[in-house]
Amino acid sequence: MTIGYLAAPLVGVALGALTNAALDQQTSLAVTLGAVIATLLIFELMMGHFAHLYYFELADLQQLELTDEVATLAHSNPQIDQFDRPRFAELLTLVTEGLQRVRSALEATLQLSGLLLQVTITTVILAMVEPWLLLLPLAAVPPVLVNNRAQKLLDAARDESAHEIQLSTHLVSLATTGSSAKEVRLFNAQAPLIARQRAAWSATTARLWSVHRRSALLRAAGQAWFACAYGVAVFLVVRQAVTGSANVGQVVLVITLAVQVSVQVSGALALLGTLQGVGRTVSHVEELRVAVARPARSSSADASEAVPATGEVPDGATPPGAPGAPVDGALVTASSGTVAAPAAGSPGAAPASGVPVRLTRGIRFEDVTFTYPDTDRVILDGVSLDVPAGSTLAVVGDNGAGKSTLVKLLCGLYRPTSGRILVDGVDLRDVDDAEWQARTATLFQDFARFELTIRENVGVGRLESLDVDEDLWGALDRARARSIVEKQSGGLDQLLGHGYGNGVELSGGQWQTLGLARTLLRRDPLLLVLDEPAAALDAAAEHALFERFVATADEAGRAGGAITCFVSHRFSTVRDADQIVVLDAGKVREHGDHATLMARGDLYAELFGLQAGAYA
Ligand SMILES: Nc1ncnc2c1ncn2[C@@H]1O[C@H](COP(=O)(O)OP(=O)(O)OP(=O)(O)O)[C@@H](O)[C@H]1O
Repeated sequence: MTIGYLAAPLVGVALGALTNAALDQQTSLAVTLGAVIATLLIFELMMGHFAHLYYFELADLQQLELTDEVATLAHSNPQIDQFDRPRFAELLTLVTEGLQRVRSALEATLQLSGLLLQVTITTVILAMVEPWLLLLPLAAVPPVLVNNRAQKLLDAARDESAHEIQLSTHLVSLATTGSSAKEVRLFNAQAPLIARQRAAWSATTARLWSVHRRSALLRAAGQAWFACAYGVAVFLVVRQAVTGSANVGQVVLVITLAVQVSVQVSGALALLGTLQGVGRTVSHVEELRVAVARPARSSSADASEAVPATGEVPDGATPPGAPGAPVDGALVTASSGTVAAPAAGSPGAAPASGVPVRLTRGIRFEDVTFTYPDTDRVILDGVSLDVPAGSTLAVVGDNGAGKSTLVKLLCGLYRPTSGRILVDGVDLRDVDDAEWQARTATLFQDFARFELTIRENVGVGRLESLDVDEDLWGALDRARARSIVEKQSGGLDQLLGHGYGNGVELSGGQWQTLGLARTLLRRDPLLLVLDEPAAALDAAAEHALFERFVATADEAGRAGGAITCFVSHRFSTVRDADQIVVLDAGKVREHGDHATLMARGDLYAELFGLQAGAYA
């Protein structure tokens, strides 16, 4: 690069000397200088090409690094509340959009350094002809300032457009992806979708166009100023030539080099603009870093303090020996061989992470209230519950009653706004989130469809088992998903989904069954959650799925005192649960087992009667 950049000003010097040699009729010198100029120009071009190889390599490394960082930042917190904050989503859009620009950061930095070197050499050569020409690069200061201003205008406009860019991207994905194709086609929604996308995009481009125009005017004014300074420089040297103190070669030299300074300055300005754009993206990444940075856990409660040494059983906890109570020290290895309580000094003793080896008392909600970030609607309102170790909990209630929210809090994906959730007497806030989440096995209503291989789809449940076929088949058997896999020509390595490549598409229920296998791959869970499986299943399939889940949950309950939580609209599914909680607008309306709730004759009994009637 350095050779390439030095070649340009040397060409100016050689041209000046060539002119003088030609005028003095020194043919052989002129020919030699011509050859030197040709060599220098070849060098300049060649070196640029070689430099590109390295720019490409560096840009790749740079982009990989940043993409990794953004993906890591998006999931750096155990909680997921940042995804509910509009600014976070906006930042992710801006950063993703800016990643392509960051590719050019190193190239721009190196090129800018090369140009600065070139400007310095050129200025020194010019000053040797006319000392006043030392000031020529200074004339570039106003264009740099104006350029800076123009770039700021552009950046602000891009930031303001983030919302429309998000909308537009969402609409493009609605109009072009298979998952929404059915409804788009049947509701004949393609034209309105495209019109909406066009409107969102036009709003962005209209704003950006007017700002681009203003910044182009500013940049042109800066360049015009520099052109004037360049005119003055040429005038100074021509005047010297007229008065006889400069020769023709020097005039040629100055004109060549002054043109180069002009090109160098405009090149440097463009590179500065690029770097400012990159800087903007980097500052967005920095904002993301700050957004996800959390204060360290407030206190690391000594969990052993919270567990009564006397073996006293707190309210609501299942006494030892009661149905569902853990078998002390038991290491239950079921035929499937996957559920086993890890060995520990004393059963249930919590290590430093605050997560007990096995649950002995259970989970307790103490006056839990919850409001989603940046909203003011109370979703859970003063929920108090005792869920003994080894028991099953069913949560029922109307749409929007807060059932899934309660489950998300239980998994540590959100923190209660007030109140506490205690796991064996330890506040979930004081428990190591990652450790707790590693001991939860969940199948959510909106489970993920990983368009990867079946192996990866299931293996995500326990990464250590990703390459252990025996473990994967075990989980698939427990989820009764073996036949889904055996039908595929690629077996465990069959690619799923139509997102890319030549994957096969599954039915909603089949995707869910694989999701269940993923859940059942987990070992030693303390909390098993099945959230609203009915979405993709008929009543019989839901019941079967419930039974498969219960079988694993029973093993986990016996082995580690695990708690199983079901969320369902189907009352027939939940009637066998040890405890049923009826949520009504975020409050616990009633709770107890099926018989108790039926005897009360309140909402549960009414809804159960309605559903039973409908099925009859
Ligand atoms: N990420 C979120 N940000 C803001 N509000 C949310 C969020 N998720 C859910 N809500 C709101 O919280 C309320 C309760 O939602 P939740 O999903 O817990 O209900 P649910 O009882 O599981 O309903 P359903 O039976 O329909 O699944 C809803 O009114 C919903 O609008």
